[in-house]
Amino acid sequence: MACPANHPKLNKTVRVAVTGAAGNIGYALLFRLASGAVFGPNTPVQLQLLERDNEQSKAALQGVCMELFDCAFPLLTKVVTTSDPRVAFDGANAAFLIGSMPRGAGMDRSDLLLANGPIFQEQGRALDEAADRNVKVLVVGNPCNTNAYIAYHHAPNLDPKCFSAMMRLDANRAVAQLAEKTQKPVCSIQGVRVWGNHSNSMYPDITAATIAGTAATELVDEAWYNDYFLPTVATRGGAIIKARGKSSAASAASAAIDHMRDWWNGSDGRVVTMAVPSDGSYGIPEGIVCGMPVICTGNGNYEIVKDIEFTAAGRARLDKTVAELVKESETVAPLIAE
Ligand SMILES: NC(=O)c1ccc[n+]([C@@H]2O[C@H](COP(=O)([O-])OP(=O)(O)OC[C@H]3O[C@@H](n4cnc5c(N)ncnc54)[C@H](O)[C@@H]3O)[C@@H](O)[C@H]2O)c1
Ligand SMILES: O=C(O)C[C@H](O)C(=O)O
Repeated sequence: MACPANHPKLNKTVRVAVTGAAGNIGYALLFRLASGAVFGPNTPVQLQLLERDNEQSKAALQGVCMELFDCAFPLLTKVVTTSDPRVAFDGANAAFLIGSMPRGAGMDRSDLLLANGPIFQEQGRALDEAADRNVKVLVVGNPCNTNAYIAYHHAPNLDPKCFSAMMRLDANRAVAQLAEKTQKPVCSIQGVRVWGNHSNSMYPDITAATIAGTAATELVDEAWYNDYFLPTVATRGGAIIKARGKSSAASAASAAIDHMRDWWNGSDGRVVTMAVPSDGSYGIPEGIVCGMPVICTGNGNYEIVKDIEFTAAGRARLDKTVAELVKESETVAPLIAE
């Protein structure tokens, strides 16, 4: 890679905040951010890393920083470490909100609502105060949809469209299952969308998906879709926790890279899944942070794909997962009101 200092067409440095930077996902994410995987080979990156204010977390973060330093990344201009969200989000152009408690075996993600919710209250306020006005905030910490909902409610001076939650991992899991089943390359699969909540109720929808130009519904049968694909994608997070003893980290970081890269740069007309504040489309209550098909149009903008027709079964699945999101929003109402 050419030395950025000598690069004639270098873009402005992007300030990237990452919370929970010393955690498992943070460890799989930071090195890819610093190598240019999201913002490109011509964009220097300043990392602003937030960790908890205790000796163990600070020491772990220091170790991660030593490794970042040892990589001698040409694009990495500076690394800031802090336990103060306002410092972490100062002038941030992009923010990955990861720091929070993961679930363990036998738990649902919603069991984390009240434990993790206050983190996103505080961080929403800090983003409101300190971040760039066009910041792109990706909430990864679970339950991510409702945590994003909490965060943007505490950032009244930022557009709610600055906030999204991560369902790209679910979409990637769906694509991987289809590729395996049909023995076609991942890159030949388009139009998979995952609706609703990043929970077991999500609706991975292949009705508009194509595989090498053929409708996916012609290549896989309904029984496989209903009895294998749907439950496998929806419960994959739990299966990984059972196998690894810890929640997904490398695949989560990879999905976070995919999500932010497309949001920042545009998705070249491709439909991608992001959980975003609903604009009321499809009867999804306005403001709920819901997994939806979007097209990222560049410069950090996106448009929700409109005029999709649902099968009766698809509509029922969407209604179920949206009802769960509405219930979560009611559970966190006190955190919104504070
Ligand atoms: N949306 C998704 O698809 C998806 C996928 C995987 C994991 N997750 C979620 O991501 C979160 C992080 O997972 P992980 O495996 O990295 O967990 P981890 O326990 O390995 O790391 C979390 C890190 O966050 C830090 N932290 C906790 N509270 C913090 C706070 N208030 N401020 C700053 N840092 C804080 C911890 O010290 C720790 O280093 C979990 O909630 C997990 O459920 C989401
Ligand atoms: O399942 C979890 O709790 C972690 C993450 O949300 C995942 O889907 O892997």
